[in-house]
Amino acid sequence: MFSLNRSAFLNNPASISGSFPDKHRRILPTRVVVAGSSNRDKSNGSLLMATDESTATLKEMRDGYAEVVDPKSGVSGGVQDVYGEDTATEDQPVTPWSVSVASGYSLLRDPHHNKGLAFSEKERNSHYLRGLLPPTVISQELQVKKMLHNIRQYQVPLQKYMAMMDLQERNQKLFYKLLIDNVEELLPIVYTPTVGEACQKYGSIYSRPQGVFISLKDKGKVLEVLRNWPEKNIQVIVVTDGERILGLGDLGCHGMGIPVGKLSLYTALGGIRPSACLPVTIDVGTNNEKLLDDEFYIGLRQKRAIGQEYAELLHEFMTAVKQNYGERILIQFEDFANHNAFDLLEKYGTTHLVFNDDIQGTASVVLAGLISAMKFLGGSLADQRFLFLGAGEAGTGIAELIALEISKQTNMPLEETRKKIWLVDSKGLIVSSRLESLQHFKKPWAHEHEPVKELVDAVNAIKPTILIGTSGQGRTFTKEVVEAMASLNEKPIIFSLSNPTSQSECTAEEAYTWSQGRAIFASGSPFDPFEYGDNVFVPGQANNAYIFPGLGLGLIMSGAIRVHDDMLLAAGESTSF
Ligand SMILES: O=C([O-])CC(=O)C(=O)O
Ligand SMILES: [Mg+2]
Repeated sequence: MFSLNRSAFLNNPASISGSFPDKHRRILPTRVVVAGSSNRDKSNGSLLMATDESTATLKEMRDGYAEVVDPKSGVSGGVQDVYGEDTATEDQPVTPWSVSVASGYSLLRDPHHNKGLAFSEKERNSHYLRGLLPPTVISQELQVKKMLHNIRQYQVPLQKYMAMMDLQERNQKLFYKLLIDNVEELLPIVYTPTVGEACQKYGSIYSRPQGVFISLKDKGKVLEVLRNWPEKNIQVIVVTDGERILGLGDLGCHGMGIPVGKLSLYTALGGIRPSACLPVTIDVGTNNEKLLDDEFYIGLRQKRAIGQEYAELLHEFMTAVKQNYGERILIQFEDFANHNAFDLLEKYGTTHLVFNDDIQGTASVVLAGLISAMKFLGGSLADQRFLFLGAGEAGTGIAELIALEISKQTNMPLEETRKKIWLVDSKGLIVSSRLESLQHFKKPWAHEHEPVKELVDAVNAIKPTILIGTSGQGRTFTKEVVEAMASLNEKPIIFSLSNPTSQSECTAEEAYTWSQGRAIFASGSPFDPFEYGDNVFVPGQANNAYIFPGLGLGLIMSGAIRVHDDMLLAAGESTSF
């Protein structure tokens, strides 16, 4: 049962785009019936919006046409195109906004409200479901049991992922119940590592669109695109341009799996309503030749737009988001390439409620891990020497937050605390002689030292107590590197953070074996517990999933309009144990 709210669309002139030719009228109004006083309306009472008195009451709808009931006499007869309204003519623009209440067949196909076999007898009666479901009524508990059983039958993680996505599109309540009750088992499916594989194969496994796609083709129309999304009260957007998906590189439009996965955790771990979450992928092309040649690729087939063209689309998006959802909408930047990630954060950090998950969320969770590790190690962060492999978003973001925390703990100036932290990039140790040629976000880390090319030599030269991998390059913490850490430290702290598992700098097994069980290890993607000698080591997971759902919830609940470093420090400190 549906109602057409005239004032809603009359108040929304921006979306009026012209009159609908007859052929469209036949199709579009099938979602709409003007609210009336039939029994059906009463059963759905509170959700229906009263319409203007002068609007004829319609009680039946067939193929876009509805039977007219005169509101005064109650006499029915004739049909009226519900878009026609009493004053509309062919030349008058109409906008098909509606407040709708799903029932019957369409309710079973509405993932937000569908409960499948868990619809009670009463619900089946009042929502016109009788006969559309088999007679049995089962509990949600039993539905969870069945889904879990089915998912466990699949040997291949990608099949489990597809089953989960299918469920999310079919029965959202059950999807979240299943995920929340079995988060340890299912997080590696809807999130890293499996979501990485899903993005790589997104075109082949694509069946239904998820989230909002904004491409270069939509330039000048981004606000309209956002208004096409059915939910209006959005509180959080996760947006990517797909250029650096996990450690897998440029996956273009196939990056959509990431905002979808991240937002499912906003709900499952942060408790944000699913309808308040909007996944967005901005498609400016891809430089991934394999994808450009892939017949199943779902994005624009062109090289990435850069410079002004890129900046303009992003700016239109950022402006439209605020215009449409207000000052308090939270925007999480996700998996942008370094050059854009830092620029976007700087540009919009002072005008929007934004944070970059890869720079700031990851920094916060690693801070939590390091504060916790100090309990095993003794001493404080200020006593440590840090070496990073990888000087991109995560590397420099973590480095900066550690420097801030040490500065906060010791009152040392930030310039001094930064000197405890060294970074290695693809050209070797970042040192002052390289200053001129460094990208701006690397410059604060160019300390006095002679050049060092190889990681293992940097380990031996800097003698770090903590080694952190943020390189996006798998198996770069070689046996030699881990052994060097183990020879320098009684308890070497080794975090290999790159995702998914294939890109991890070393495995848990390697870290424990090569350090003879002495490493304090954490990774970005999960590793199973590992038996070594008489001990079972349970690797820590330092993934920003431990931060962003709670941080986002805090930002939303507090009504914050900007994200500040203190918030990230507080998130890291409170996540430590
Ligand atoms: O998504 C994850 O698992 C963590 C993350 O942000 C990344 O690796 O880019
Ligand atoms: Mg990320």
